[in-house]
Amino acid sequence: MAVIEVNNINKSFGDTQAVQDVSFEVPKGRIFGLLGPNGAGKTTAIRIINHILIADSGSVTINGIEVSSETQNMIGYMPEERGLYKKMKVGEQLIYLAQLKGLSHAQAKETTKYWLDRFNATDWYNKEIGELSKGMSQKIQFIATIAHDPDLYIFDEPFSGLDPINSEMLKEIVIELRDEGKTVLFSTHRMEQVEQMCDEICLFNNGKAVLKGNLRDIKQKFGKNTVEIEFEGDHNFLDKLKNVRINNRSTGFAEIRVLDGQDMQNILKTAISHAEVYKFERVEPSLTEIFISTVGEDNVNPNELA
Ligand SMILES: Nc1ncnc2c1ncn2[C@@H]1O[C@H](COP(=O)(O)OP(=O)(O)OP(=O)(O)O)[C@@H](O)[C@H]1O
Repeated sequence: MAVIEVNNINKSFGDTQAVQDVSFEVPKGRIFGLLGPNGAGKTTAIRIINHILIADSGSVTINGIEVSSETQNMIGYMPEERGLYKKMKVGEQLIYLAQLKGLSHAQAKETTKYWLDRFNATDWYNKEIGELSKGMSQKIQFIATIAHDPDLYIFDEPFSGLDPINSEMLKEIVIELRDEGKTVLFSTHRMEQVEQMCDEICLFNNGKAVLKGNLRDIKQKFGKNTVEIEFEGDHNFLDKLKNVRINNRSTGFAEIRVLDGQDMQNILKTAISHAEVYKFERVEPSLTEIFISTVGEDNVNPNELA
């Protein structure tokens, strides 16, 4: 049985249909990524799973139980809007929140100290939350979510506001939780985080689940129709290529999706005639490419997909 089962849920706010007939399953012991641009419906779906919002129709179960205040206690949930008491001290607050989740004072203190240490934040124990930067208070919120050691975690945009070092630290901890057998669902619009972490994904666009399943299977299904090229010299040849789509493009690098009728050898010939090519490799498409192929270029604001 899947840990979370979402069956044909719908949710509207006035004329906006935020979630439309969405279904997906989150298997036990996996990291599941809810992915999609701003406004795609991820937070609405997460709030329904956490019983903060009620779906207009459809159903959601956690470990086979229809969502309710009872299932809320099974989840370590980090909402998008972070809610910590600004005047309270970090240590005091983490201990208080862990006790609310059922830990004894001694257990709460022990786990608080352990996690502050893991996040290199032991010195913050006596600081007020209001004194912390956005990224720092985000880490405290994360600790508050995981400290009572539930089996299921739901994080809404956990990486927003974190610098690369702290993102990496968080990523390692999420993977560690999965390796301990916990189930993790998180939302993001950052494709590379999903590529690096997720076992399963569900892609949202305009309130609909447009692609879902095991990430490896999805990538294999899309085939190795993509070329990664590294070169030195004039990059203008990239604009001359026909029947391709260039997704990631930076100085001396491009990811080129080969569309119907284009031959990879032609791309290589064109590249060599304009630049010094160091690497030309056929690869599986990136998630950005998969997303664009699935929803169509017209439906994507590239600035919303990192
Ligand atoms: N309480 C609300 N009242 C009215 N409209 C809402 C409400 N919550 C969400 N919406 C609308 O529903 C749609 C989906 O929003 P949602 O927050 O679920 O998207 P999201 O994928 O989480 O986006 P983001 O990545 O920006 O957080 C948007 O059009 C949003 O404006």
